[in-house]
Amino acid sequence: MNGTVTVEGLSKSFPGTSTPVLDDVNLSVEAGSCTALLGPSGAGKSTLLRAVSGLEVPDAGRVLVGGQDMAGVKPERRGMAMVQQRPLLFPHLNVLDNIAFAGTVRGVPKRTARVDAAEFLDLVQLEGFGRRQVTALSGGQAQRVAIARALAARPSVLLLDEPFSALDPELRSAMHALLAELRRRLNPTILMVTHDRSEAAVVAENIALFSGGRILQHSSVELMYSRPASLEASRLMGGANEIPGTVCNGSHHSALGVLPLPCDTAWPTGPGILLARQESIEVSAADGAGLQATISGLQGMGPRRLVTLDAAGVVLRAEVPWGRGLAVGENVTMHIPTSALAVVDDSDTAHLYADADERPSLTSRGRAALTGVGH
Ligand SMILES: Nc1ncnc2c1ncn2[C@@H]1O[C@H](COP(=O)(O)OP(=O)(O)OP(=O)(O)O)[C@@H](O)[C@H]1O
Repeated sequence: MNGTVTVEGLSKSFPGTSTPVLDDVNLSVEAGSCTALLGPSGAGKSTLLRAVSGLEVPDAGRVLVGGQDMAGVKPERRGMAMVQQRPLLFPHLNVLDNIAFAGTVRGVPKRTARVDAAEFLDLVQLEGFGRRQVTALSGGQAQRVAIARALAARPSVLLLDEPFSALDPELRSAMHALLAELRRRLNPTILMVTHDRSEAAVVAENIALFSGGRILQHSSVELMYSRPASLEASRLMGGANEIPGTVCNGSHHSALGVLPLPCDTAWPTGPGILLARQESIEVSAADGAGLQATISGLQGMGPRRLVTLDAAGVVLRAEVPWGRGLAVGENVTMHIPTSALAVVDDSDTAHLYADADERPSLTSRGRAALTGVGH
């Protein structure tokens, strides 16, 4: 079966939930692609995955695989396999028979299913583990067995529900590499639920960003970071800099000054919030050229530091590598590459600010500049 997955107008409510868990969700993913379903807890990601798999019946809408409507098609007949956060292996079967189960359940003779299972065991780099009891596996090994069992069912669509979230960082990296290898060899369509933006960026080429039962944005990982469609999408992707102002002739005008915007987009004229990815902002010794700022805060973040800067009353954050010593109170020069900039509409953001005056990126000096009111 062709593994294109299309979700049309999917809605789902549960008894006792005041708002729909899925609210008219539309999504289309190409065969062989990997899409991360990303978003906060309770946004409806797992419910969508379960509805696609057939484990949950939607109230409205439909799921198509390879153009075929899956309504009424049992989960085991959809050409899909699912791996959950916990491996859910059969405790009474050894590793090999757990994997062979995918074949025997389809009527493949046990002997043939075991030969096949051994190949999948090799594929997930667990050769020699076939006779082991599943209760004697580490978390990472058990999850690899669960993936092998899912793949042994020859699914055209692989559904992964936070499959690596219980693993330590090294093991997670190893599993990401394994998934990339499995994709090269078997090329299933993958939908993977994750909370983790970094994991989504490593594993998937596309992200469907969820909030409140809806998809806010579905685009490539790169566009999700560089061109969020809304302030909410920017925040969910970890964007830390929001500067109110106005767009005019392809530039953004604010307390920071006039900053040219990427010229590959026709930015609409009018009020707009400038977004500047914190990872792209460079901070160097004050040299009089470029944007001048004063460091107002420093915070360690493992291999990088989060620098809080005050530039003409605008609070900005930059993530910079360790290197030259930086100190609170120091005057520095900031460089914001044009490619790190984007603008989102100002009009749909009221609900995101508790108070219209509480723009997080403005100091009282910046607010005064914006509103023309002295403080
Ligand atoms: N069977 C159910 N009965 C009632 N409510 C449910 C049921 N399944 C899910 N929900 C509710 O639906 C909402 C969405 O749940 P879902 O598991 O899809 O979210 P999620 O985005 O995957 O969250 P998480 O990342 O925490 O797993 C939650 O509020 C959850 O409590």
